[in-house]
Amino acid sequence: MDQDILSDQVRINGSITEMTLTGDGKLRWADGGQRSLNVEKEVLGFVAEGSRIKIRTVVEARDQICCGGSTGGLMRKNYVFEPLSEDSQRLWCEKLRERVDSFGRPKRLYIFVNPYGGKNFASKIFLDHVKPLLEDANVQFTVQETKYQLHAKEIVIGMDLSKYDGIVCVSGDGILVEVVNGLLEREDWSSAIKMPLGVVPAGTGNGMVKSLLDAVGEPCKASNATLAIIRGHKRSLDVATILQGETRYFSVLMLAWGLVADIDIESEKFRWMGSARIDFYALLRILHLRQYNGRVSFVPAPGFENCGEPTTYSEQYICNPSQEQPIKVLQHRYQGPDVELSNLQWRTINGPFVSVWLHNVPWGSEGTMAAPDAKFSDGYLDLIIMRDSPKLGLLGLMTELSNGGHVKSPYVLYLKVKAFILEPGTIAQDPSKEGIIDVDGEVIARGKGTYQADRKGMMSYDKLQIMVDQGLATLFSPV
Ligand SMILES: Nc1ncnc2c1ncn2[C@@H]1O[C@H](COP(=O)(O)OP(=O)(O)OP(=O)(O)O)[C@@H](O)[C@H]1O
Repeated sequence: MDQDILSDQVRINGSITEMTLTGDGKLRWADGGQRSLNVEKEVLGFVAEGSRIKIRTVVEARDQICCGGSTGGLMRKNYVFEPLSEDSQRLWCEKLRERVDSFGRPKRLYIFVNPYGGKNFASKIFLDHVKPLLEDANVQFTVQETKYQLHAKEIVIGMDLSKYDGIVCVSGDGILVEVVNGLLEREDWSSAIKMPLGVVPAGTGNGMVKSLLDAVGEPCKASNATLAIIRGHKRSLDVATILQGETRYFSVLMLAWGLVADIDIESEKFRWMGSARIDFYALLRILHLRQYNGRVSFVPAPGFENCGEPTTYSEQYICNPSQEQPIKVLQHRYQGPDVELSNLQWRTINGPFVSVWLHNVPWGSEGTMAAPDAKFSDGYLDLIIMRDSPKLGLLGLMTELSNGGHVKSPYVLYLKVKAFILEPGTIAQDPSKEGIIDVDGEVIARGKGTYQADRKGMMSYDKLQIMVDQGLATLFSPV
């Protein structure tokens, strides 16, 4: 067993008792019974107040009587002890500081709060759940409310990253995606994208933070997400580059075309219904099911080589390189993974399709486990394809989305891909109309006759290519 780091007599509640900081990171003492704190897991910070030391912790609410603020299932709680001399107090502070510093926790954070994310509660979530924990942990922070769409991206492109140990988004997934795109548009993108990113759920779609917390059995709550950031563990995250001609967009969550995109985006018409709009519109869309003409091509991950029909990259590629426009804009920014796509083994599936869905992490939103086998940094995207299904079966599948059971349906093809090409076409039942391509909750392309077709997307409703860069970004993670 590790040797104790410090053991000394201290005063607690008027009684003298022995307190020990053990080599395996526990703070132990007797106070009407043996007490123990796991420094890494439970201690946020500490402060010397007069001759005392106050330890600020967060503990499971069930076994504590409140003497700090409650943060849902977790509770802030202070423990106070008094070393018996100034030397002893100095030594306790020094050893506790060394211990806490050894965890590599962030000390300075830049925090985006989107006041209009989700149900407009982000500012309150920040004040009630995030700020108190950061203060307990002695983390310095700069808060910036986002004032308009792409504000976060704009700030990230110009900010001095050396001043911060992480960027936090108190928002939905939308701000996180803006931050990733901002980092990758910087000239110093290769170091910038290493900046650890955190998300505190405060939007409509909180798929990334749900995926992080669910992976360790924790609830998708602001306090759990904030703690994960404070504790400073990190994990890497695959980033997908979506490419059409000269236009690039970087995605960390998902791409949807067909049924899922239509439900997500077109249901906006029924916003007045609140959260029921999704179920209502899903039902409507299934009753009047659309199939889309088109073709998908992909490079399958090992184990999925038999899906689709073999094809060559040259048959699928977006532009004939000789006709391609020279790339003149943003040459200095990240261009996507450096892979020779023509050397890979491509496969193709022809439509019509009900739905095509690519997912980087398991959860698309707090209630949708789109891709149960998706991994944060396996270097692959999970592809979920539905070509046809009886309507009754589809209704059943919709209810299975909450537990990922839909991927077991015989009507669903579920595989992992390294690269992907989408050739979106018209609606089979009405060839005068096309569809919507939704990336990370943002419409990147709208075809003819779609909802709000007059709004210009960043890409046209045409062939696009997606490649994955393994573990390019870094997230604060609970483990
Ligand atoms: N002040 C603002 N006014 C309008 N839009 C904003 C503002 N700040 C940020 N946005 C935009 O809001 C969008 C949604 O952001 P966010 O990530 O918080 O939530 P979401 O769950 O993705 O979406 P939702 O708005 O449906 O909750 C982003 O695309 C962002 O650009």
